[in-house]
Amino acid sequence: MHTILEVKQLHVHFPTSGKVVRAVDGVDISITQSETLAIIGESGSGKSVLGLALLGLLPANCTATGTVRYRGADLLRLSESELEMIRGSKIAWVPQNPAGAMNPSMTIGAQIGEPISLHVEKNRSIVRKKVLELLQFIRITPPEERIDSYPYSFSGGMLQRSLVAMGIAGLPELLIADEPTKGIDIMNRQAVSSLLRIVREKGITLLVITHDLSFARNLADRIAVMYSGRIMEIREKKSFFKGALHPYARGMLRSLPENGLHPIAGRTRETDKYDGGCRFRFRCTYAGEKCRVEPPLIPLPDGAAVRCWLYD
Ligand SMILES: Nc1ncnc2c1ncn2[C@@H]1O[C@H](COP(=O)(O)OP(=O)(O)OP(=O)(O)O)[C@@H](O)[C@H]1O
Ligand code: NI
Repeated sequence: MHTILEVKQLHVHFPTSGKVVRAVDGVDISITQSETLAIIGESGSGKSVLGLALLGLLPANCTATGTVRYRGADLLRLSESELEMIRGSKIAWVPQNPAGAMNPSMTIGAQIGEPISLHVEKNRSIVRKKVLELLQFIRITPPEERIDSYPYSFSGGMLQRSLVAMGIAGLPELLIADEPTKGIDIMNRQAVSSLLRIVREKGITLLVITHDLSFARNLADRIAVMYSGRIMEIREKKSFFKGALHPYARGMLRSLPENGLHPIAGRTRETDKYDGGCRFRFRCTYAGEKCRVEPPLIPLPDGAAVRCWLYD
């Protein structure tokens, strides 16, 4: 199995008035071909910003350092036109917020067809045929009637599935989906979940950013837990759900309904107040003197790792 994308010491900071938001603050992560990696973590932990960095879509008001290596190139250092060659065709994106992500004045068919005509096939009737197949694939039927509809006539779940279709239309190697189950009902969540499972069976590598632990459990091979701009734990899915190691990750599992809905006490400190110690220690029941120094990501067997002195 080989690594298709490798992130090293990625920092993405937003200098705002009076402080610096350290959205991503030293992330190292590798994505292996054909795997499904889920990034979980609370709101504001830097998941979406990390996803955007992997697509070279970071906003202009940030400073980014480190490397994001893909096929010998560093995505942080490519020109916009070089990035456009990769985006959609090699690395595609299913954005958060389906309603806002679609163009309201373009038909669904035209929007799903765009990555195909850009990256796969120019012939218009072949593109249309491929769009019809994709609509069938995402169970928006009958495709012939739906292809020329506008987004307003679609439900949230249908829009979300259409975004997945747009993401895979250009036949990417890696698909990054940001909160693909947010704001949709359980039926649609299951539909998105089985859709992504079929996408994975096509050999597409998946990076799923999610709050939804049961969705991650359903779909992922590996779980990476982010907290305050850092990866705290990265494990095989099965061993993670059998017993998370990092106190924050354990807290996340305890806060699930099936484990009694115990919330994690306290709240995240603002990242500009970072003092060099473990970022979770203010909320951690195990915190001691040693935690004034931040632990490294400590490697464990089988490619797992945890950032906590308990496992040193
Ligand atoms: N364009 C921006 N300008 C300034 N700060 C930003 C910008 N984008 C993100 N941030 C900040 O970076 C931090 C990480 O944001 P990010 O969206 O990555 O979190 P997240 O883990 O995806 O959260 P959520 O689960 O709510 O989507 C937040 O503090 C956010 O306010
Ligand atoms: Ni996000």
